[in-house]
Amino acid sequence: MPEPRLTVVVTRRLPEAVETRMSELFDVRLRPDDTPMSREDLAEAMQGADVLVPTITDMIDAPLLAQAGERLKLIANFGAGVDNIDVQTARQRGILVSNTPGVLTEDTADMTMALILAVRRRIPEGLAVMQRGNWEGWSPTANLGRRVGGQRLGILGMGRIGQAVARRAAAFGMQVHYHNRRRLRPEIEEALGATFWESLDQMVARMDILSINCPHTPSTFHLMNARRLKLMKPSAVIVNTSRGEVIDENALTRMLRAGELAGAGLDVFEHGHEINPRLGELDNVVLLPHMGSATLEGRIEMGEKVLINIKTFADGHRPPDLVVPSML
Ligand SMILES: O=C(O)C(=O)[C@@H](O)[C@H](O)[C@H](O)CO
Repeated sequence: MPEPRLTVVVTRRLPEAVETRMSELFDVRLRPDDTPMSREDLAEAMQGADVLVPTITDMIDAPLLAQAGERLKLIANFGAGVDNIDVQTARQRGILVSNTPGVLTEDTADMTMALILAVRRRIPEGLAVMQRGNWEGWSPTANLGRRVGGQRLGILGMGRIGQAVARRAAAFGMQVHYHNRRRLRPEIEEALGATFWESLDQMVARMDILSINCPHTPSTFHLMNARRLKLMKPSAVIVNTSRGEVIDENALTRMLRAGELAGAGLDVFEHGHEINPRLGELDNVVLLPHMGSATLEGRIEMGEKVLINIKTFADGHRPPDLVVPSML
């Protein structure tokens, strides 16, 4: 008697190739369209599923986990960051959690560099002039940005993505500095040409560009609070392709409006897609709709990682990308 296929509930529409492959292997429940699930939908889904595949738009917290059905044994997150899941509570309820690290590293690092260049070289302002159709031709002093080569880049969070940013920044001739929970091994630090700062305050105060590349955890919430933002040089810019909750967005907005910072490039926001409207009014602020890993290749590879995590679990083994609370 063949094993009954696992019931896998996917909360958002994924790249077609991924959905097709998943449907060949499991009893997959897909959304009729790509609208996010409501809390009620999620609670219902977690009743009948063996495996749930959520994304960043699904908050899988303790009250929701408390309502989960007996069958739910794996939450295979479509994403590297798992701050949308209460991993500790899930594990206490015997529910494993996996994620999709690595496959989005280079794409997210590319977007980090794109934001640094967009802010420093004022690309959106140039785009706006051309889109308005009122370019009056070249001028020696128009649209002057600031050079990135030779600038001090401070990377907050030197995991996979932080290191990928460091490699790119070095190629752009930037001086690479970093702060991290743990210092990198000397040979890696040397290979990246990166300078470690024990004190985040001291690093923040000396950088020309600060890039946020650490995960959002209880200990990194508002790591860039109002006091620490005030330490930054007025000529400095901040970019964020990790999680908005790492920065006190209201404090940042106040400083940008007061001209106490030279600019910001934000792909993520403190309150999901509810963004402080005052941010969008500023020319020196580049805002993107969480596109860090938004490449077809990257999203298909994220889907393939979800598949492998579920398949390995279905075969009775530990998913390769298992998230354990101590990692967070
Ligand atoms: O992986 C992450 O942590 C991300 O932020 C993005 O790459 C994902 O697209 C998003 O999380 C989807 O769940």
